[in-house]
Amino acid sequence: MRDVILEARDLTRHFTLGGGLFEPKTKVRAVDGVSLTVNRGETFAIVGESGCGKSTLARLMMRLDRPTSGQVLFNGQEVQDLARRDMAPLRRDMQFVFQDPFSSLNPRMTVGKLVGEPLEVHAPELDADTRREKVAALLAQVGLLPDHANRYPHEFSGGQRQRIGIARALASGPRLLIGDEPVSALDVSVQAQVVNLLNDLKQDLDLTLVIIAHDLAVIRHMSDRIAVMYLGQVVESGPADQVFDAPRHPYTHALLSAIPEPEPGRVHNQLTLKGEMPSPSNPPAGCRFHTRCPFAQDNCRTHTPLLDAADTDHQVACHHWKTIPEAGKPAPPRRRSVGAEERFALYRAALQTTQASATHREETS
Ligand SMILES: Nc1ncnc2c1ncn2[C@@H]1O[C@H](COP(=O)(O)OP(=O)(O)OP(=O)(O)O)[C@@H](O)[C@H]1O
Repeated sequence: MRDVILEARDLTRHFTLGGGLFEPKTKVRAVDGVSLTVNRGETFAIVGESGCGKSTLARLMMRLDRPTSGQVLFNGQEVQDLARRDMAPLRRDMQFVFQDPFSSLNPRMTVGKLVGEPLEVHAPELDADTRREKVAALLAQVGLLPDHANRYPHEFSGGQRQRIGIARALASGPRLLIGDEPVSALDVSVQAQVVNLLNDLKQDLDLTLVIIAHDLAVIRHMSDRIAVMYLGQVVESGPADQVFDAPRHPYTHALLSAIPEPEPGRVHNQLTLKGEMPSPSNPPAGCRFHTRCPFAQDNCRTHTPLLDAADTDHQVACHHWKTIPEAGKPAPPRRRSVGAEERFALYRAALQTTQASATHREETS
């Protein structure tokens, strides 16, 4: 039986914009009926293009925002209705790692103060010496030196700042870390180091990780299970191996085929999506993906596909995933099983290729 640590049940968050004198009200359906479960001890990745609702979902799960409807359960307990005084254990057990280590750290505080601050809140009984020792231990855990406690954030590189942010998140002794694009603001080689640090911390501290990323290359070598989001909804979810090796939703195919192949000489079929993601304030009827789907048929324009309930492990919300013609279906990139030493090299190679092709696109556009 699964040991579920975090669960979202039919979660929605709609933002209302406008409504002024000459401005009609619009409803942005940022998160629209998302259900998912995160098992204790796993790395669960939420992926999708910018604007699909990943950050809103993360904020709802952290109880940093309230849902329009639906529930979030942490260790089986509903978090929305917690009174302020009952929030302390939740704040201790669930911590956030921010995308941007440059703006998430107060520049006027030393690293020692930044990492020690959560200890003051969550372990006020500690005396100053014990707190200092704990800060030094936390810094060591993320690969920093005890001396770093006396310096200020601006004296560090981006990767080191993200390590400080992670040490700060670990200070309260959390069981679950939610990282919202935790490496996307970092240089390519540094990204791999921080990904590896998160993997190691997960093992050493028995953590559960929820990683939010727009880039599948980032989570390819670290996630146990994946949910793919499109326009506020989960369109596919399942064990990472199954989603990577046998994707079912055409959108997942497209995301996967955009990952550069790190093995020299290997190419895979591309599924390039037409157009942009529609606005979440006016999502298409039927399947929300039909306007960009090369395999869309008539019923896709009128009937909303539900996540396939028959297969609870690997679910897909697509009317036609079983019958998409093989000839038209892009072959998913083959994922080799890699050892720990190889993981870093392959990951770095994939990201460098991504960066090189992005630079090439910029130069040629
Ligand atoms: N406070 C808000 N008020 C109005 N609209 C919002 C608000 N927060 C998010 N949105 C809208 O909700 C949609 C989902 O945004 P969200 O930031 O959750 O997406 P995302 O997938 O995390 O994107 P990104 O990777 O760019 O952060 C977007 O259209 C966004 O503009």
